[in-house]
Amino acid sequence: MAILALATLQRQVVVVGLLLVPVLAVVCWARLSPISYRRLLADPLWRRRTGRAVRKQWPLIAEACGLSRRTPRVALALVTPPLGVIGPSERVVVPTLRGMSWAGHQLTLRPALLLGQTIGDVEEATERLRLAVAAHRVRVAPDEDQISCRIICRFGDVLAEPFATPLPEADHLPLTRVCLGRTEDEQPWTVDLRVSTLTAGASGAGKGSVMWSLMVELAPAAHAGLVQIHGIDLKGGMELGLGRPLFTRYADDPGTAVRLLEDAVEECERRARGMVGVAREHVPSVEAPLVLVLIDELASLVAYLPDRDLLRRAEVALARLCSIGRAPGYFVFGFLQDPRKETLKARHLFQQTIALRLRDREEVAMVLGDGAISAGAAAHRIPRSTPGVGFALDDAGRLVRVRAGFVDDHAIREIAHRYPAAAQIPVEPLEVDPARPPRSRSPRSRNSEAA
Ligand SMILES: Nc1ncnc2c1ncn2[C@@H]1O[C@H](COP(=O)(O)OP(=O)(O)OP(=O)(O)O)[C@@H](O)[C@H]1O
Repeated sequence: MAILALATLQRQVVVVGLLLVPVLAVVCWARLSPISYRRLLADPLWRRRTGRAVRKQWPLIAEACGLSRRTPRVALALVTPPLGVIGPSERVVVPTLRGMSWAGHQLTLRPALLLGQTIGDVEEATERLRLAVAAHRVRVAPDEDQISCRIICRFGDVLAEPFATPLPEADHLPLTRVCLGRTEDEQPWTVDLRVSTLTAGASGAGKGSVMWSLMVELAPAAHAGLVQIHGIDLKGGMELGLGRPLFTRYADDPGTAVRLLEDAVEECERRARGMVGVAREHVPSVEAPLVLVLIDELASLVAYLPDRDLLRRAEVALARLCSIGRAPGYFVFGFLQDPRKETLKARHLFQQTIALRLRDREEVAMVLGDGAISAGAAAHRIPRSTPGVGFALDDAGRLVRVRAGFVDDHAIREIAHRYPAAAQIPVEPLEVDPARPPRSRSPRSRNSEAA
């Protein structure tokens, strides 16, 4: 009897042991190597479960999100399978799911649009779809043919954690594109250097990280003399002052800033004249470097200056530089908090724009264009807790969610020490007649401009 009980106990121990070993192995794996555990086991299982649920629930999701239609039975031959019978003469039809694929934490759905349905209809349902599938973000991307679209659902936020911009080696000399951080697709975020670029973001949105990531990337080329960075900081140099040696020319008061801009226009025009009949596109060299005019808080220069003459001259020079600078290799990189037209009349002259956290939908449309929010670029919903996150619109009209790398004060000092600009050219301040008081903008003229 006792032997029998012992044998039973032994068998039970073996069974429990056999069950426990894999569980313990998985727990140990998850603890000892969480990255491989997630990549090889947890994430594939989660993708499988989520994908199945979305596929199974798709008809209900599409219906609840407003993508269905009630159709007379007679039209059924034209449309996709019915969701249910409403009455003797009507049925609900939804777009069929033609395909579904995963890339990391991104699920792409390919719906077959119903007859008469547009890509815009699907875009309008973006926010409802996001909540229905519990995704962090959903965007609708038209296919190349512009007659079908993909619904791209992203689960989790790969840009939630901040990261530092790496300091470059001396032989890192980018002259066409610069890397400012990472994209949502976990790719390097690069922007075109040869396009005037506007970055807008509310206070604390992280404009500094876009600006300094750009400076860090360009520092070796500025040191080698292939690029000149002309800096304007009318906050008294509070932002750019820390990296002063990186700038070939620098201004932190209105008179000097306007002179710097006008000098740049003059040089740009001279270079353009020299190129006539020789070349259509400028190739940067030490003799004729690419010139980047970097302006922090652009509004201080073109909207808030109390001296009306200076303000008008700044506006004219900025517009001129943005419009003629491309071929001769002169570009403006401007940063500002308030993107309204009253603040920046030349807004449309910036072909590449970046929207960090903004205050409302109107501001998003001003920076990224009217269709940006329905395409998923809700910059006004970026939380305060993720400075440096934003949406970038390149000159080809592509919108991408990005995060700029962070550059701390120590890194700025280090880069300024390692790669000072090849030359430092002082700017002659404008001669302001002390007898003439600055002409302030009258309330009347302000009103007429705003109108
Ligand atoms: N990419 C980033 N990653 C992590 N933290 C960041 C990033 N960018 C900025 N921060 C932090 O967010 C805060 C605000 O950033 P920043 O000063 O660049 O904002 P801003 O848009 O320039 O604001 P303002 O217009 O008021 O100067 C800073 O304390 C900075 O440490």
